[in-house]
Amino acid sequence: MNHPLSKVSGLVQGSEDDADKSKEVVFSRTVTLPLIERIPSYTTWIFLDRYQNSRIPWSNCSCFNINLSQNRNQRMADDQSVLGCRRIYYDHRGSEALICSDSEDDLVQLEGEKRKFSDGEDHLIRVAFLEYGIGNEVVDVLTQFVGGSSQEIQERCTMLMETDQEMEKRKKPLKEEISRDNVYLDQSLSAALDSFDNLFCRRCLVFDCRLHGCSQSPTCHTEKQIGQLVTEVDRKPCGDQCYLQACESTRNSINASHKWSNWNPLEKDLYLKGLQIFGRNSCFIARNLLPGLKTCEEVSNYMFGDGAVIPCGSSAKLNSYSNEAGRDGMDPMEPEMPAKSRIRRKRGRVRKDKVKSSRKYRQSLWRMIAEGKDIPYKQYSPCSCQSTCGKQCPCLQNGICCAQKAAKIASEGAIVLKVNVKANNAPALQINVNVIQMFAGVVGLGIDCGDGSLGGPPRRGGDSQCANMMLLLRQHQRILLAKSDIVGWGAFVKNPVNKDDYLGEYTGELISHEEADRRGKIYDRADISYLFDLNDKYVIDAYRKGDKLKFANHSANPNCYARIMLVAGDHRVGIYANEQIQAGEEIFYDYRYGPDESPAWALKPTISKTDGLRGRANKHKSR
Ligand SMILES: C[S@@+](CC[C@H](N)C(=O)[O-])C[C@H]1O[C@@H](n2cnc3c(N)ncnc32)[C@H](O)[C@@H]1O
Repeated sequence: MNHPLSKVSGLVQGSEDDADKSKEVVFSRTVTLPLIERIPSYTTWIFLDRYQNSRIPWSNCSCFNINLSQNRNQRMADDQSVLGCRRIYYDHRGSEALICSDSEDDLVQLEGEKRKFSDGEDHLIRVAFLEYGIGNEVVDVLTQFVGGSSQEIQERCTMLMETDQEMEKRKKPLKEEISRDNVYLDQSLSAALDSFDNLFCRRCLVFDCRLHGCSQSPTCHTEKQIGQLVTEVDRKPCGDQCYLQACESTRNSINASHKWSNWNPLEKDLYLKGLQIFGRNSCFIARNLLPGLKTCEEVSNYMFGDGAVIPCGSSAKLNSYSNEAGRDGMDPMEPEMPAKSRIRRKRGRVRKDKVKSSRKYRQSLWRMIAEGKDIPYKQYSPCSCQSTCGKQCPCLQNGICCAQKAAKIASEGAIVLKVNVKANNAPALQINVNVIQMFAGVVGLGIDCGDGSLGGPPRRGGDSQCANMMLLLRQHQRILLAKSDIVGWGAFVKNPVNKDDYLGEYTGELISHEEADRRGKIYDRADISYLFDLNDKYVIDAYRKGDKLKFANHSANPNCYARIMLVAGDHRVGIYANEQIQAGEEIFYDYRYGPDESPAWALKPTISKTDGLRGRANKHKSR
């Protein structure tokens, strides 16, 4: 008996001898099982059809903290049984615990880091505490949703409550002046739009956007543009109450200060908003922004009285707009940080050597050499130009032609059709201009949509369509996933494709460079990385979430190439064919590692087992 598997036993059949019947006969045959190569180890991943902003660092993520789940960790921290926080991760390859920080210095720095709260998180904390009070359970729930320790949440809440009380005290005298009948009129426009401002994504037009997060800076319009807007001439009266009906002399005799005092803060703000949108057109302003609140005549009187000369600064919102205008180039995804935390960040950047070493295995197109210059892709931030972008426009200066160019396309008529809101539905106003700009940008109303790709093809797809539209509309090729001919898993095209055809998008979690450095240390040890440098602010990490194209392998002689495109203001990575590719061929592109950042395998030519250089294994049957 050579092998237990080759032993077959049974009873002898058809024997006359009863004794023989009970005899066990043993047949023996050797079966050699073919040696099958182990399929590559594989982790599950979540499919994403576009990348997703991930603000939660692994260090706050319970699944990577083998110490304890976050909640338990919190409680232990609370009862002082855990001192400090040592970041320990689970290495799926070696099944061993790794300390993420390579040096004690790192640990000290991480421990010293203070949790930063975004406006949206503050909002959540405020609402929770106002509705449910400060109980341990509430704190626990908040730590799950917001992150951070319970102590941090409690501290933040106390701080928020104190600030709110302070604000309330300052507001009081003004509040007493105005009517209490209408909760909306009681507030300024900015206060009425508070949650809208915080939670609505102006790019994706959804609440609670997972890509851009909350607290985005609104697209702003500068004060000086108000004066340039349309004046009212040659118009017909809009109704009985139209100011055009009133005689000139009556209008001039109006006591402007009396009228001004009858305008409450929300009405004033709505008026100013109307001025921004329609110019000095009291008919439009009254009909669209102040229906039921002010007649056209009243608006006109106000306009020709004090209202017209009141600077935007009278409105907190508009004031903030003008401030925003000075923030061009800043990231709208990132809430304005207190000066303190910025300093802390800068200090973090001083540690360049370390950062570099942990970036060595990242695919990095963002530092792509375009026309001999080392130009990093800059995170896009919509400009504040109202009509066309002039020479000073930061978008043009950064080589980005933004959707703001389409602003003028949003003609008054179009806006009038769309804006028909009541005062208590004021949020709609805020989005109106942005929506139309977005729409104009998306449908490409005769404007250059500026795909923002640096240094090369393809700017246009078939039918003269902008290449970035393929990403926007997700017109990708069918991609198959199968064992690569080179290493691990690979991505393959199902159907033949032509040169410069768009294959699909490299998606994943959108993380900061700092977070990528932390994760990169772990990936580098395993020598497998799904990090893709997107721009000066963000890195895509496809390790846990992504598209099948995350499995495309590297080759110095590739049949595809990756290109960073600007799509509706976001950088996205498209993979395109470098040449004609046959159905079932594996996809390779150049990861473009920097000269001193390449892993050893990237320096060698990629030799396919079946097809020589680069690898051309057919995978027709694979899925
Ligand atoms: C984005 S993943 C590609 C998918 C990977 N093959 C898998 O099985 O998950 C990138 C990693 O694949 C490996 N890789 C990609 N191209 C390679 C090549 N030409 N030679 C060796 N390893 C390669 C490296 O470990 C790299 O960090």
